[in-house]
Amino acid sequence: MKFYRREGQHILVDRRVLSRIVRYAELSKSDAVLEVGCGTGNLTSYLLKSSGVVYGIEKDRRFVDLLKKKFSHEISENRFVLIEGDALRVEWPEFNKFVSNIPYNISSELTFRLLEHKFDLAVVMYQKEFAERLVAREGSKSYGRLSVMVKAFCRAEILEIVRPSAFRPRPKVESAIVRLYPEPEIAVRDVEKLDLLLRAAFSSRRKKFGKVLRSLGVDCDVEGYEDERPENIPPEVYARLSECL
Ligand SMILES: C[S@@+](CC[C@H](N)C(=O)[O-])C[C@H]1O[C@@H](n2cnc3c(N)ncnc32)[C@H](O)[C@@H]1O
Repeated sequence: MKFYRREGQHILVDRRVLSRIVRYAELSKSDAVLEVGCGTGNLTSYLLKSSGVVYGIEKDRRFVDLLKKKFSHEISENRFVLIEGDALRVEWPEFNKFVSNIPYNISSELTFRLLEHKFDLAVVMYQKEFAERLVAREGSKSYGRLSVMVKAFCRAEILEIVRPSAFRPRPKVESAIVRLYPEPEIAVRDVEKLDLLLRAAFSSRRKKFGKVLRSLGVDCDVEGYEDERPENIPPEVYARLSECL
C-alpha cells in the first residue's frame, strides 16, 4: 500500500513504543478511548486490548476498508467503532481518554479541538518541535502563542522523544509523546482576549511589551515588564493583562 506523507501516514511499528503509549495512558476496561488516524491499526490493536471501547476516526478510505476487515470481530461486538471522515470536521463521540499518533500537519487544530472536549487524559504523538512549543515556558526559544494558549486549558508534559526509525515510512523529523491533563495552568476569563493579546505580542517579537500593549490601547500596570520582549513574559502575566483588553 502506498503511504502519503502529506496525510502524515507514518505508521508506528516499534512495539516497545506502542506498549509504552498504552502504559502512559493508564488504560483500564472502563475507558472509552478516542484514536484519531488509526492507519493500519497498529496502535488500535494495543488500545483494544487494554480498554473497554475504542472510537477510531480515519480519513483514508483504504485504511477504513483494511480496519473493517482487521477488526470485524471487535466491530460486531461494538468494542471498536470506526468513523470514516476528517477528524477536524466529523462530530466526536464521547470518550474519556484520547490516545493517538496524529497526522502532524493538523497538530494545532486537532489539539484545540481536543481541548474543547471533556476528557481525563490524553497521550499524543507530535512532531518534536511542536511538542516543545506546547510545553515551553517564557525565556525558551520554543515559547510562543501556542505555549500560552494551551496552558489556559491543560498541563502538558513530554514523556519521551521517538526516533524516525520507530515508523514506516520513516518521517524526516523526530517525534515526541506528550501527556495532556485537563488542568489549566493559568486562570483565563476570556480566551479570545488572551488570543488577541498573544497574536499582537508574538507577531512582533522584537517589539517591547509596553509598546505592544499601547498598540492595543491597554492602560494597565504592566508589572515591570514594559521593556521586556514578548518571549520573556510569563503565561500568568499574559493571562492577567488580557483582562485589561
Ligand atoms: C501518523 S499516521 C498514524 C497511523 C497509526 N495510528 C499508527 O500509529 O501507526 C496518521 C493517520 O491519520 C490519518 N489522517 C490524516 N489526516 C486525517 C484527518 N484529518 N482526520 C482523520 N485521519 C487523518 C492518516 O490517513 C493516517 O492513517
